[in-house]
Parts: sequence; structure tokens; C-alpha cells
Amino acid sequence: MAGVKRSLAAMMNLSEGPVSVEGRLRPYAFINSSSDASEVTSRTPTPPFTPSRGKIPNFSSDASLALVGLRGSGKSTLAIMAASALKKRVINVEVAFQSVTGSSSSSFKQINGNAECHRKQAEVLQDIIEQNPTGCIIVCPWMERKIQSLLRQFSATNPVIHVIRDIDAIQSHLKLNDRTKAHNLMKMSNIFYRSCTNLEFFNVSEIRETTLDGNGMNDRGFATNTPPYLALKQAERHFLKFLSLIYPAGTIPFFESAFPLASIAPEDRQFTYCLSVHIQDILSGSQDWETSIVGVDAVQIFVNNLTTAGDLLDGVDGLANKITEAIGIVRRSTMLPILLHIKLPEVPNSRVVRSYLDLLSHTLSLAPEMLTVDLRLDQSDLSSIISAKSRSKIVGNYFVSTDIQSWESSTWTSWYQKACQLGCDMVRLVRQATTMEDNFVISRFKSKISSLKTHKLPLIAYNSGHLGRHSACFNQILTLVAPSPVIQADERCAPYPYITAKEATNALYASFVYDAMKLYVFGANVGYSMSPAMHNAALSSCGIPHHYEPYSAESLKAVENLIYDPNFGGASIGLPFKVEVTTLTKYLSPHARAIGAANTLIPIRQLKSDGTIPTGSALLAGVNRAGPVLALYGENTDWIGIRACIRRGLSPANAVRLATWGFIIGAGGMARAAVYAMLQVGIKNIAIYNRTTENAEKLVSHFQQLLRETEQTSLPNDQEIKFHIFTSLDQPWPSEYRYPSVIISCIPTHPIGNTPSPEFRMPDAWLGHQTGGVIIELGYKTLNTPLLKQARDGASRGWVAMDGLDLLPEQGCAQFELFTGRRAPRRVMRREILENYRDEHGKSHLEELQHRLQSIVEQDS
Ligand SMILES: O=C1C[C@@](O)(C(=O)O)C[C@@H](O)[C@@H]1O
Repeated sequence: MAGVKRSLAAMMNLSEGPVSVEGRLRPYAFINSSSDASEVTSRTPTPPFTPSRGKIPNFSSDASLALVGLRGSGKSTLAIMAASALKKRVINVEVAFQSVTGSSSSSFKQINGNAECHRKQAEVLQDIIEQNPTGCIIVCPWMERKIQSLLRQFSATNPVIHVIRDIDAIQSHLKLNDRTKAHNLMKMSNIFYRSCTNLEFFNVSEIRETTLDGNGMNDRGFATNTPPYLALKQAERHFLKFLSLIYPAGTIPFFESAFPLASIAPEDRQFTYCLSVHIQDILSGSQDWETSIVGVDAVQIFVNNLTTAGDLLDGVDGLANKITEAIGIVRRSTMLPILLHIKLPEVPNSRVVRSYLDLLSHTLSLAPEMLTVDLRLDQSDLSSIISAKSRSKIVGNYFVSTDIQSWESSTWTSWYQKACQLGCDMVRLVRQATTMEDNFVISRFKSKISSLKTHKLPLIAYNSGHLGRHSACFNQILTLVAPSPVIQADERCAPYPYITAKEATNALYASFVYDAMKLYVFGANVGYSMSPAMHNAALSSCGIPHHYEPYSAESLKAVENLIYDPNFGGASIGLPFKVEVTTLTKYLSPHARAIGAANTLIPIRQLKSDGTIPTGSALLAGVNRAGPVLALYGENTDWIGIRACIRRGLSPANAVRLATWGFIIGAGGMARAAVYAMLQVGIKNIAIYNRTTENAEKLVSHFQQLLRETEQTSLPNDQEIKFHIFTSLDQPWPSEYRYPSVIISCIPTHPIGNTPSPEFRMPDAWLGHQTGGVIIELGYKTLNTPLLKQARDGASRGWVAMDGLDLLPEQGCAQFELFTGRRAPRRVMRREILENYRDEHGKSHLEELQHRLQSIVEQDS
């Protein structure tokens, strides 16, 4: 690569310059733990801190974005993924350069010299930026000082994202044999790009994931064996998640998760937990995500590499790189919100404080969902950090382990008020417990805070240490928890959590805050159902003592005594009651109403003052508590499961576009859920085939009617949706339609009574979609249906097969969240289904399912 040999100075305008942390140090006014926060904050003799990356503006949804970074960092692939999701056009500056000059940058340089080439490049970029402030994704690999200042200008209004990748990937892409050279190149490019970008994205490399150890884990502790389409899928999901955090909510249509808890922040729920993981354990891969993530609501990345002595363990840039990578790794493996916590030493010197502030500013560019700021710092510095943030929530944090004030001291209220005044989004106050009594005094402090007139911020407050476990268990939101039971505290991570999420949950039930509930699956014949095994495994992994049982009944009448039992916690509804159950419910969710069926029943024990049923977080606040059942709420999670399967199975190449066609086989209740799910991923053209055409017509007119209703809010009010009914499989696929890329079979896969299984096959000619797609068979009694065989045979043409074993856990995860108000342990549920599967003859298929067991991911679809 041409740029490799040049010096850094030659590549950058040092006067405009990269941000150098050194040389910008200044004396620092610091507040000690016993001071009154509001008093001391006014003593600030030094000029306020200016965030090194500047303020992240609020971008408009249509704002063009620029992707910059070294060659080999994956910008172009990310651009394509983002282009279809954001409906933006990709402009590669190098391609634009060629069309303007007729030659590539490197040939142009050879003929016209460096200076002329750079002048021309700047001209091309300037033109692109000026002409395309909206609607585009600009990919720019150039590193020149004029380019730097153009990007910097652009970043005042638009997202300019520095894409980083691990050194191995860069080294292999650029074919650099010399490791030191690769290191230096990355170092230079980081300095260069960080001075002209407002955001940073770590593109987790798939390369390392191929180096399996004996456990099928890669060197970061993730399950591997990932099929290639899924690996790309994870990359796509990761990047779109990042984009969804920087653009206004709703910018990426159909991206947001449909799972019930996804739209309710952990601080708006009850008893939520934040797993604390040391950054080194994330980077080294020693973290076992599969088990440690169960029952938690957020992940805290704990960074304590700032030393009191004034030296940083890795230097600011080194630590910034680590934080970038750690956030990338966590976000790639879980959809849980990330809280980044950099621990400031108890008595830091001014140099450390300065580095801390620079790291906070850097971290904001990574768009963590939450970031702590140390409330001991002076008001003006904290204000400049807080005002630089975009959508990250700021947690005002105060913890010291020496010179500890009692919870009764007014100091604690001052810290709280300081956080309120600063514009934090939450406050976290933790103190080391010295006596058991500390656990009770804290409730007086919490009452005091709730009675404050200014009280408005969610409060995380408890005692740390072994003696403080009691108050940690009863803290309401985002209590820090350890990955596994603590035998010895991790000295690196003070305040180290001494409890796990499971232990804290156990405590809630043991102390009668919550009650053990009874859950069921109701149906005509649910003796075969795998839901009990799946839900009971999930409950026990989270420490929830509820019990889930199958209950076969001839009619819904027979279950009435169960659903009005004071300990009834909810039920899954199987065939044939999914429609009839809607007559028992006082309220149906908009989805269940649109589909006309429910598969989930939730008891309501508290009504709103107007007699209606609470929704959102208030609905969840009523779960896990026994008492008279006043009403029933019906939801349909089948469509959530189908939607999740579509999203998981569709490779980035098959991302839903305007011309995408879906094809549904069947016209019963599940087919309705399938149409609804297709509409909810943005598919606008849906073809249906059913043996009895009349039922297909009824299905279509149900949805056409629904789409015309202006008062329904759960579907796009869109007249553009096209339906087509096939009356025979011998018809040709209409030439004016694209071939379908999402195919869902909603008919039984096994014989029922005297009716043989339909043995459905797609006409081969209809599987003509160029890049394949996803074929989902909703049944699971037989895994080797002719349709699934067709899908597997088409794997080399891009077809992905999914079946009922993929669907069942997805719809079950959504139910689990409604039953318990807790995040479903997705991997546990997915694993349990595969391990427990028995076909219609009662035979296990463990060996055949091995590869699926090995590629289970935690990630939401
Ligand atoms: O269709 C099904 C299957 C099921 O009824 C079962 O028997 O496991 C459970 C329901 O939640 C789901 O909608």
C-alpha cells in the first residue's frame, strides 16, 4: 500500500493536527469524598475540558454518512449492508475519482505526482460532500491532510465513522509481513482518523473465529462453527445496531426488536441486573458469555487501567483502542445494552483526570447505551462531556472505599442533586458496607431521595462488599452482578459485585417480594410439547421458582379453574384454542387483534383507575405476584418467532427490498401470523398457496381489510401491499414478479388422523431467486420434509433452511418475557429445544442436530 511507507507527518496537517493528549495537561481541581458535592464544584480554577472529539451532533435520519479507515477494515461491505437498511446510495470516492480522472488514484499519482493526486482527491471528496449532504454512504480510504479537514468539517453535521479492525485482519489484507509495520500503520491511522471523525466502529473480524479450540469456542469465548451466511449476518446486525444508536430512533425501518422487553429500558423495569466484566476478560476471550449473560439486562465493561501514579497502563491511545475493541466484541455477541465504566482512582492526579476525560470523550464516539461519569469531577468538565453526548445515557457515578460517609449524611443527597443539575440520565451511588446495619439505613436514604421535589432521575444505590449483599439484592435497577458465585472478590474490579443475577433473583422469592407461579401450555394434545422443557430450563437458569406444565384439555372451559388460580402466572396456547382463547381475554394486543389469534395468556391483577389494562412497563410490573386474577390479556408471539426466523435466515444479500416476494403455503392461523410477520419485516409482495383456494382468499381479504383500516396502528398503512393467490402449483411464476426469497410453510408436516402428511414441495422453477433466500417449515414433528430437503439442497445457491426447532424458542422467548418480566435466556432455550427434540416416533436426533447446537448464538434476531 502506498501510504505505508510515508511518515505520519507527511500524511497529516500537524498544525490543524491530530489530537495529542500529551501537552494538553493542566492542573486539576478535585473533589474529595468527604466534601459536599455542590459546594466544592464551584472551586474550579482551570479552564473547562474540551472533549477531544467534539460534540456529536444530532443527525437527521436522512443525513449522509461517511465510512473512513484503513484499507481492509471492511468499509465497503459495511456500506453495502447499511445501504439497503438505511435506503441510502453508496459512493466510493475511489470509484468517483476514476470516473472524474479516468484513472485510479495510484496510476494518477505515478503520472502526475503526489501533490497533484492529493489536490485532485480533495477536489473529488469536496464535491461529493457538497453535493450529497443526505441520502448517501460515502466510503473513503484516503489519508491526506486536506481530506482530514474536509472530513472534520463534514463531521460537524454528519456521521463520520472511523472503521477499525484487528491487526491480524489488516495485516493479512494488506499482505504485510512485518508486524511492527502493521502496528505503526494502525497507530498512525488511528491518530489521523480520530482527529476528523465523530464516531468509531470496531468491525469484529471473522478471521479469528475460524481458529477453534477444542470446545468450539473462538479466542473470545464465543461459540463458533458459524455458517458463513450467519457470520455475515452477525456483522450486519452488529453494524445496524450501531447505526440504530446514532441515528434517531426508527431510522432503520423494521430493525428494532419485536420482543416485549426490547422497547423498555432496564431502568424502567423492576430488579434489573448489569453483569460487570473486566475489559481484559473481554479482550482475552476468557469470559464465558453463554452462562454469565443469563438473567441479566445489561453488560458493564469495567475499565480500571488508570493508575493513581499518573501513568496509564497502556497510554491513552492504547486504552482507547482496547475500549473500542471491547465494545465491538460485546455488541457483536449480545443485544444487551452496554454500560462503559472507567474507574477513576480514589486520588487521581491531574494527568490521570485529563486522560479519564479524554477516554470518556472517546467512548462517546462508540455510542455505548450508557456511560458512567465520576461525580467527583468538577461541574464544568462533566458538563462538557455530557453536552458532547448524542444518545448515550450518562450515569453519574460515585463510589469510594475510604473515608466513607453514612447513608444518613447529606453528602449523598448532594451527589444525587449534582447529577440532576448536570443533566445525567441516572445516578449510581455505591458505598462499601462496614456493618449489616448499612443495608437498612440505605432505605431511609432512598425514601429521602424519592421525597425530594427535584427527584427525577432513576437511582441505583446499594452497599458493596460481602456485607452489602442484602442491599444489592433489593436494589431496584441495574445492580452490578458477578458472572459466577463469588468465592474471592476480583481485586481489579472494586466495587466488585458479590452476588450473581441468579442469587439476587433467589433472594426476591425467598423474601416474598415475588411469588412462585404456575405456568401452562394449554391445547388439545400438548403431551408432546417441548415448551415445558424449554420454559422450565429457562426459569431454573434464572433462579425463578415458577413451574410450567402441559395441560391437555378438550375445551377451554376445562382450564378455567387454572387461569383464575391466585398463583396462575400465564399460559402458552396451543392448537386448537388460539382463536377461541380471544373470547376469554379482556384485552388483546394490537398484534393478536390483527392476526385474530393469541398464543399467550397473561393474568392481570391490577387495573388502571379507568378500569383498563396497564401496558408497557406497568403491565410487566404486575407479574410474579400472586393474588386474585381480575382480567386476562392475550398476546400473539408466533409472529414474533416467525419474524425472528425470517431475520435470522435472510442473508445480507437477500435483505428485504421493495421488489422482494414472500410465499406462504397454508391459510390457517399460523399462515395469518406468517403474513403478519412478513409485513413486519417490510415485505410488500405476498403470494399464497393453499389446497382450498377459498381459504386463501379469506386470508387475503382479512389482511386487505386490515390494511385499509386507518385506526389500526400495528401495520404500515400501506395500499402498496400486493397479494397473489396461486390456485395450482403447475402455474408458472408470473414473469413480472421477482422469485420469492422468503418461503414459509404453515401446514402440518406429519399425518393427522387419516390425513397423510402433505409432503409439500416447491415447484423447482419457483426457487429461481438469484441469491436464494430462507425457507421456513413451521412444523417440527418431521425435520426431513421434502421442502426442507429442497432448501438444504439449495444451500450452495444461497438457500437457508429453518424449521419449527428454530421457531419454538423464538416465540417462547417472547412468552418468557411476558410471564416473568425477565429477559429470556435465549441460548438456554434454543439449546434445550435441540437437545430435547423427539420426532413423531419418539426418536432423538441429537447427532444430526449437533452442528446446530454448536452454532447457537445469544444474539436476538
Ligand atoms: O404453537 C405453539 C406450540 C405450543 O403450543 C406448544 O405446544 O409447545 C406453544 C405455543 O406457544 C406455540 O404458539
